[in-house]
Amino acid sequence: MKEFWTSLASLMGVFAFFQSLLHAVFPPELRFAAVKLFYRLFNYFSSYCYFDITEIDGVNTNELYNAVQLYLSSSASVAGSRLSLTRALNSSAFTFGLSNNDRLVDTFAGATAIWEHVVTQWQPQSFSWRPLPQEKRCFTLRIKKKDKPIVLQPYLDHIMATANDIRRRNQDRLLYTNSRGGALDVRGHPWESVPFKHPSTFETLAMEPERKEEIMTDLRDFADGKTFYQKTGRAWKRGYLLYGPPGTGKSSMIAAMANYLGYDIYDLELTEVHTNSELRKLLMKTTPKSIIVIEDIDCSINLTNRNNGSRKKALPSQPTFPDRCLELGGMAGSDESTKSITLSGLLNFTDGLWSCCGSERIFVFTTNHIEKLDPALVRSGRMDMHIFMSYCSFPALKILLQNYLDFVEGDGNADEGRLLRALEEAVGFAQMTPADVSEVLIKNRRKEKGGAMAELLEVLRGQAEKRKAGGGQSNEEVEEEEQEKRALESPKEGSEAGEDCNAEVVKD
Ligand SMILES: Nc1ncnc2c1ncn2[C@@H]1O[C@H](COP(=O)(O)OP(=O)(O)OP(=O)(O)O)[C@@H](O)[C@H]1O
Ligand SMILES: [Mg+2]
Repeated sequence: MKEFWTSLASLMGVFAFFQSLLHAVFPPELRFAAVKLFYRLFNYFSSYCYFDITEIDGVNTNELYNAVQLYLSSSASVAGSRLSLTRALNSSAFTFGLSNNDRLVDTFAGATAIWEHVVTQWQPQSFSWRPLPQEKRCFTLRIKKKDKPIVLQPYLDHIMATANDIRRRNQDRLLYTNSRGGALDVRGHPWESVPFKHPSTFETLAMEPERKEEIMTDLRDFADGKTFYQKTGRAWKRGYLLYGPPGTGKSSMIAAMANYLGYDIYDLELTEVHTNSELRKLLMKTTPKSIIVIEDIDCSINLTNRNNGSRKKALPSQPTFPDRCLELGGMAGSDESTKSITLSGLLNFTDGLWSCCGSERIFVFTTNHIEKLDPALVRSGRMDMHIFMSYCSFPALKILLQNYLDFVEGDGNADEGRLLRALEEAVGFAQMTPADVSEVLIKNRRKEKGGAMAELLEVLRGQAEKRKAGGGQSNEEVEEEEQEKRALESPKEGSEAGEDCNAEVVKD
């Protein structure tokens, strides 16, 4: 054994001697040319081709590197190797990866791919504001030359798709907000994100089971519809308009949609966006598999009025085709539209060419007053599905009873059965929102089921009586209450939002 180490040491010594001799005798240009020639000869005779996937591409992070790292972590053969363990920010799972300078064999479509993770020390040559890593990492992929034309592209696509899938499974949902308007942060992102932990699901959502099923099927069809959208030449996106009185579950429905599909949410605060180009920038920085939400669209901004100015300027002698004109107004880039956000800007955002950058995106608008929206925004085809969220119905009530009291129809005693029938009669007349019903149930959740149901029955009957006597809240009262609520939620914008809410929709 000792002899082996002695001969190895002397061999390395000889190698080092020849290397330094080479360095001393030959100029660097010649050495470089010799190495290049050697590689050419090697490549010519080798039956393999090699691809380096570096961690940093120039000064940007190479997406493919991260994807390969994730992909290899899911590979079955990784189990035998030495593994590195990571847990990403906001992630609830651990991922395994190849350790430095380790290798792994993968197979795809009958071809063998050999991956090596190469890490070398590195001093960045160029100046960068961002601190750059001191190590240069890269994955080297080795595949047979004959496999390259058929296998390489599909293999890389497969890696990207698998990595995205793993990322979504591991990562908790993210909720993005544009609280800085369209301004970019140091990394060039206009969105800020926090982990999205809303517990609302379609199981807990109180609404008629058939309608729920219809929406879930629609969402599933959309998510699985890549080939359909490609075949039909449509942009892979879908729009939902949720409307109904406050407290009927519009926001809860959005959370349920995100949790059902595993999508992130971009909560677009329109009042923070100042120009159409800012809006476009925001859209460009959203990721696929996400839901872009504009809540209370009628109150966010007075789109119709703003747009009218630009429309007149851009198209003075056009015939009146309202929708078309609105879009052209924005596209023409008139003074008004470049300075402020317009309805045309918003329509281009959801519907125009820009809406297709990226794919698999859902747009959701919510409003309490569908009648106040500009017809261009609600015309058929613009928003694919209009969903009315109504007052608490009996099927919805049963879901709330199950959520809050663990009461299941048919499982209770005779008294509870009678109470349920009485609740069925009262709930239709009472016109209470699921939010109000939930409040009553939360207050009484410590009581035994029968007691809590009796309390709810009393409240429902009281509300029904009020309505019968004409003492129920009129629409104006509901609206007043709603405006007060909004003013409390955002004192600074309260008055402005209120004005917009009351503004008459200006039509041609
Ligand atoms: N359909 C529903 N199913 C289950 N819970 C609901 C439903 N509607 C309302 N709630 C309860 O009431 C609360 C308020 O509901 P949510 O914020 O979803 O209403 P909204 O329609 O978005 O109201 P707003 O128009 O004021 O924004 C939720 O936290 C939820 O607990
Ligand atoms: Mg809401």
